[in-house]
Amino acid sequence: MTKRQRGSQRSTHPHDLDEQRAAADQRALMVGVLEHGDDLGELRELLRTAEVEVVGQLVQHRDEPHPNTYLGEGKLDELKELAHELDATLVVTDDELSPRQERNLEGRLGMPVLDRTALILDIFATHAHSAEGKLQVELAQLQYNLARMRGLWSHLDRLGVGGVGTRGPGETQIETDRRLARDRISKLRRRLEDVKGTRAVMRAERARSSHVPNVALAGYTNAGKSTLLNALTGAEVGVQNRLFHTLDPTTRTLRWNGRTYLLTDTVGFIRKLPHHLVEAFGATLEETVIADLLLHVVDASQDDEQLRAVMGAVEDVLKDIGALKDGVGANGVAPLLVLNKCDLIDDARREELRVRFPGAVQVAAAEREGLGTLAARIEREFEATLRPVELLVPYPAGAALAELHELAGDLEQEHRPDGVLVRARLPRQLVARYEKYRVEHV
Ligand SMILES: Nc1nc2c(ncn2[C@@H]2O[C@H](COP(=O)(O)OP(=O)(O)OP(=O)(O)O)[C@@H](O)[C@H]2O)c(=O)[nH]1
Ligand SMILES: [Mg+2]
Repeated sequence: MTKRQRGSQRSTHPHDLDEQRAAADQRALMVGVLEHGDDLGELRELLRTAEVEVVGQLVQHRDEPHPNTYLGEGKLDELKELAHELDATLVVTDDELSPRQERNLEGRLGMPVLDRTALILDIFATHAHSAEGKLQVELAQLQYNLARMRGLWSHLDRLGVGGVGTRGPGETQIETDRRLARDRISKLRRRLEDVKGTRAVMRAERARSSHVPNVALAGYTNAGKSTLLNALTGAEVGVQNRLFHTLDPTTRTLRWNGRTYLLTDTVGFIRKLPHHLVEAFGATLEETVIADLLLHVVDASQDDEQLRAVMGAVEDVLKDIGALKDGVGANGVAPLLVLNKCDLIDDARREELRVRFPGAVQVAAAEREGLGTLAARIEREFEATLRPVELLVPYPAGAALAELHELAGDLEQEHRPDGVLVRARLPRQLVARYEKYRVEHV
C-alpha cells in the first residue's frame, strides 16, 4: 500500500529522486530454475536489500536452465499468467541470464527482466562509498553491460544485418556505445592498477616496519564479520541485516595478552558471485590473500544444507582468488572456522556442531560471547611463528626496549648493571634484528 502511495507522488518529485524511487515502486516476481531442496530465500534477501517489493515466485525444477528462454515452454506461459495475475512490474531471475535468454524472456513476457547479477551489481553500486569501491563497481557494471551489447551485436551479425556498408543508425549507435564502454573500461582498469600499486607499496612498508600478524575476516555476506571486528577491536564498522553492507576493507588492531594483531574486515561472498565483481574487486580481495591467518566466519544458525552451501561458496571464491590452496591459506595455515550467531541455537545443536567442526570456535559476536576463546585461538595460531629469545638491552638503547614491548607484548625483564635482561618470544622474522643483544649464557 505504501509503495503504491509513494508511486502516486512520483510526479511531484524532481527527476533524480524519481529515479531513486523507481526500485521501491517495482513489484517483483521471482523466478528460479532450482535443484530439489533449494529455494529462493536468498534472492528474496537480495531484493529486500535492494528495497524491491516481492509479490510472488515461480520455481521450475530442471537440471539446467533452458538455453534460450531460461524456463521451459510450459513454465513460461505459467509465468506470464502469474505476472499478470499479481500485477508484477518486473521479473527477477535467480541466475545470470545470457543476453539471448534475457532478450527472449523480455520479449515473451512484455516486461523488464532483471537477473541475479544485475541485482547484485545494483546493490554493490548503492553500497560503494570509497573512491576505489565506486571504480570497482563501475568496472564490473560496464563489463556486464558490454557483454550484453556484444551479444546483441553478434545476434545482428548472424542475421546478416551487420555487414560493412549495411549498417543503419541503430547498429552504429551500438558500436559507438561499445567503443565508449571499452575506453572507459581501460581507463578504470588503469586507475585501479594505480590504486593497487599504491596499496602494495603501503603494504610492504607496513610489513617492514611492524611485523604485526595480519588476520583477515572472510565469509558469506551477513555472517557477522563486521560485528565480530567491532566486538574484538572496538571498531565501529557499520552493521546491517542487509547483504553486502561492507564493501570497503577496514583494518583495526586487536590487543590480546599484550600482543597486537591487525584484523581486516572485507566484502562478503555469495553463491554465484558475479565473475566481473570478483575480478573488479581483486585488489580488495587480495587483502584476504596476504593475511597470515584467515578467519572463516559462518552464520551457525543455518541448517546443515545451508551451511554446506555457504561454506562451499566461500571456499570457492577463496580458491578463485588464490587465498586458499589444498585447504590452506597463503601462509600455509588452514583457515580458522568461526561459528557465529551461536546465541540463536540451542545446546544440542552446539554440541552437534562441535562434533562436526572440531577445530571451530563457537561465538556470538553480537552478544560478545566466546571472544576470549577466539582471541586465545588466534594467539595459539601464531605460537609456532614465535621464537623464545634472551636479550641484554643496554640502558642507552631504551628505544629498542620500547619497540620490544610493541612486538612481544608482556616482557619478562630483569635490571642488570649493564642493561635490561629481557626474556621474550619474538616473531621469528624479527629475531635477526636483535641479534646484537642476544645472550647465549646467562
Ligand atoms: N543473533 C545474532 N546476530 C548477529 C550476530 N552477529 C551478527 N549478527 C547480525 O547479523 C547481521 C549481519 O551482521 P554484519 O556484521 O553486518 O555481517 P557482515 O558479515 O559484515 O555482512 P556484510 O558486510 O553484508 O557482508 C546484523 O543484523 C547483525 O546484528 C550474533 O552473534 N548473533
Ligand atoms: Mg560487513
